[in-house]
Amino acid sequence: MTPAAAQPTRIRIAAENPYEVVVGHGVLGEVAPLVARADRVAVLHPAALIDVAVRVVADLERAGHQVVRIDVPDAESAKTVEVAARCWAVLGHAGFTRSDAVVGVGGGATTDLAGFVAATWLRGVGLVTVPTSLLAMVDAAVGGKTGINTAEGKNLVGVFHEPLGVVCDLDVLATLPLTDLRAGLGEVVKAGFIADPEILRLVEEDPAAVLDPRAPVLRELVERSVAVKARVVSADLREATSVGASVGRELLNYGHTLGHAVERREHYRWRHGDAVSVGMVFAAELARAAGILDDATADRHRAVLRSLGLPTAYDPAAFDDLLAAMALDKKTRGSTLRFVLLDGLASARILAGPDEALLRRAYAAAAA
Ligand SMILES: NC(=O)c1ccc[n+]([C@@H]2O[C@H](COP(=O)([O-])OP(=O)(O)OC[C@H]3O[C@@H](n4cnc5c(N)ncnc54)[C@H](O)[C@@H]3O)[C@@H](O)[C@H]2O)c1
Ligand SMILES: O=C(O)C(=O)C[C@@H](O)[C@H](O)[C@H](O)COP(=O)(O)O
Ligand SMILES: [Zn+2]
Repeated sequence: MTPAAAQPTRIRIAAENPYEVVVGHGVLGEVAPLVARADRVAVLHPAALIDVAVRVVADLERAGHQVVRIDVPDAESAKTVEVAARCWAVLGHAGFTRSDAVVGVGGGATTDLAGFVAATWLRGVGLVTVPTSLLAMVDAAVGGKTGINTAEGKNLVGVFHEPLGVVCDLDVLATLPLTDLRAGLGEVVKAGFIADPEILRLVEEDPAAVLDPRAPVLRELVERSVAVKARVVSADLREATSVGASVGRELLNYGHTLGHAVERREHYRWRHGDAVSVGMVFAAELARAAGILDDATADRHRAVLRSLGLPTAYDPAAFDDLLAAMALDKKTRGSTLRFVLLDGLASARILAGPDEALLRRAYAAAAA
């Protein structure tokens, strides 16, 4: 799958306006051409990514754009309506029109915020995402889901807004803390279970190698995970085709029903990828308890996630709180909880309205 190391890989997303996810080394120069028609460009980034942002800004200025750099809070504290409002004020003050553009440089929290700001300013201006964490490269910056959190839960406010392009420069992963690289692998493993078992084989073959940002295998994992996301979102951009037990884009929500509830209970201090890891083990136990998933595939979840040092269980006493939070999951319909479960490797279905007793049993098994 990976061509010569120097060549970027281009993965196409078949949106209404198709776009590419570029994966490679030293590819930040691909940002400026994507916003060629904009006069003004806002570059949103947290302080931790100032070096990358400054390089993007310099390129944009060389290309003749008027650039506004917006320093946003780090991680989940960026995903608030107050921060979005501050960004809207900057865009308004700088006179951003519909032909102007927003560039998000950072992890998934930053690209979610940048996407939300781009989607809502004047009801939609151009967006380019420059993911700098593994998680954002393989998942958050791709596919057009944008959002912010509210007191009631995770990503409860947002819109679909496709980017003009996504630029993944693998060189920037050199500064990513190990804990965040590991969290990103949570979503990589998700892509393996839901659609591409070769990902699981690569991780299991050498878990230590995939925790090294310079390892060639990491590029293959990024490309494979982006390819999974590209296939799923290209078929169901707006998460509209899960009917009955069949699964459209909701497939990408594997492990997220419980995962988001954990994040909320932890006031967003847990890393998203860590919470998804716990959520996938719960989903595997739920599928096993419901009699639809074989023991080997269920057990494989805990084994592969543990081999990466990811958490696989959460507070055994938290079930009631988590159940309450899951009521506001976006897959819930009325009072019916819906879970994406596997009935085999790379084979999923929706389980709607499981008994509370079954959920409790699965939670206890996951926590054991
Ligand atoms: N929109 C989607 O489809 C989608 C998909 C998956 C996840 N998400 C969202 O993405 C977020 C999680 O993303 P994340 O794990 O990237 O978290 P994050 O954005 O909070 O980044 C994690 C930490 O890594 C730092 N960081 C990022 N890149 C760095 C680099 N190259 N060098 C040094 N530090 C760096 C950040 O500053 C932050 O402190 C969550 O809010 C989640 O809900 C969205
Ligand atoms: O792109 C999607 O669709 C996903 O569900 C990907 C998830 O990894 C991601 O965390 C997403 O933000 C969750 O979406 P939500 O609709 O449950 O908030
Ligand atoms: Zn996720």
